[in-house]
Amino acid sequence: MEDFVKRWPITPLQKGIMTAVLELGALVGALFAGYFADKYSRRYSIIFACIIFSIGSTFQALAQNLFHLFLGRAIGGIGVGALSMLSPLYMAEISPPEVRGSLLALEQLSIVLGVVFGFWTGFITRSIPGPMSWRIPLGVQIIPGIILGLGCLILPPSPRWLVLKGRDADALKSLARLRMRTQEESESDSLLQIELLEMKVETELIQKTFAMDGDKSGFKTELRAWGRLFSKEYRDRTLVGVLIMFFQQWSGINALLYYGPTLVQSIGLEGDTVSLLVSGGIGIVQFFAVIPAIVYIDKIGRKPLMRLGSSVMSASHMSIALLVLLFQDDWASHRYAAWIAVGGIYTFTAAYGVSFGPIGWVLPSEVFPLSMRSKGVALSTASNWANNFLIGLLTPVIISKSPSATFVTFSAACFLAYLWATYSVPETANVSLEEMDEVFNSAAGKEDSHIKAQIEEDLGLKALIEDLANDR
Ligand SMILES: O[C@H]1[C@H](O)[C@@H](O)[C@H](O)[C@@H](O)[C@H]1O
Repeated sequence: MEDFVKRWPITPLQKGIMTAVLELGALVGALFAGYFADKYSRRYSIIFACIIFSIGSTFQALAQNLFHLFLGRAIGGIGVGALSMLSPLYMAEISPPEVRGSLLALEQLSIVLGVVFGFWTGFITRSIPGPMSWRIPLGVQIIPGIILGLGCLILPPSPRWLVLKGRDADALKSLARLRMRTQEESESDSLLQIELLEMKVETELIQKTFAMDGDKSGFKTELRAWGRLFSKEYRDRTLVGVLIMFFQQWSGINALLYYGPTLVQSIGLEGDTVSLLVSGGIGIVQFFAVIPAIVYIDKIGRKPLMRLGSSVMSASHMSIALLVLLFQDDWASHRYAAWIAVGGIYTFTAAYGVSFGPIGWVLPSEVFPLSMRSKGVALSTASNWANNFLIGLLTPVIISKSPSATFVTFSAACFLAYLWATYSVPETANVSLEEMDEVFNSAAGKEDSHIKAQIEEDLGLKALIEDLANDR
């Protein structure tokens, strides 16, 4: 990296801006992608986002001046932000409810795999002489972008989006492909028919409710739809989506990832390699921690994982804060204390990696009903990027004032997360996306359940279920 530092000796402020432009770009990408996802399909929006991301990465890898780098990070950020809302949205819509949590947790697996690859690529190439030391790590990001974009061409479209567009026959085809049934089987398979009808009932219900709002297109309606996220019916779900991301970020995970080396120095460890190894290790611990989450998230549920995770996270931060407070003036004669603190960082990371890491990506995409989903996921993802941005901005300031206060702040946030997970979040494991209303006790409002029963009857869902019950 010597070449980079010599070529562009940037000030701390420029460094801050360089970090921030990606997150701000991502915030914009996350907020706007929902519109495209509803209008032009989930898959095409993913492909488009991959193209934007690749353009951004190309600018970065071939940068001839600092402006190219800033621009590349901002453009790439838009792609990253869009993808971070589009992927869980699409995945939630194609997954069967029994394994939806596990499949969505794969998002986290891929994110941390990216973190690990990113970190170690930079670590390995940093000693190559010349500009390749930084052009290579900036360039390799294009590879996963291209794989994702091309891969999307062979994936089936989201059946829920097709239902939203009134393309029921195509939705059945896509559902058949996803559930590995032939076209003939899909015509007679009652379970598949029920799944499709449930999607239709949900869409009709929402459309009936929206129809009461008057005109159907245009800027005003779009605004009104965003506003609906804060209405009585959806407020609880919006809060779940926004707060899970708030707590995910304020747990301090990115403070460790971005400022790991500085933090580790604050607990008395020295030398570039040691600190790089410690912060590089954080990615690896996250990677291994997400594996049990994938296995257990649907079996034991989201809530127990979040409660266990946040309590261990809070305790780990608190013990590091205490160690820092006790030994910060004389780490040299308390090396063991410094290593216990490093152990605390890893324990925190493991607890985060099995809970708020993956669940941050699971909850937002499953709590919203179909026609509010893209906006709900967009807002939750925007909360991720906005809080991520704040962490990047504020952590160095708090560290410079007091390293122990930094850990106390994150410990307090994790404790609040524990209370929130215990008292405010409903369990969503094994609930189909269509049954989520009942979990949130919202559209189950009397009038809505009446309309819903009527639609179920009109569309033949009731009869189909009765038939199925009689056959058994
Ligand atoms: O879930 C991810 C993951 O844990 C990453 O390591 C972190 O950088 C992201 O901000 C977060 O959203």
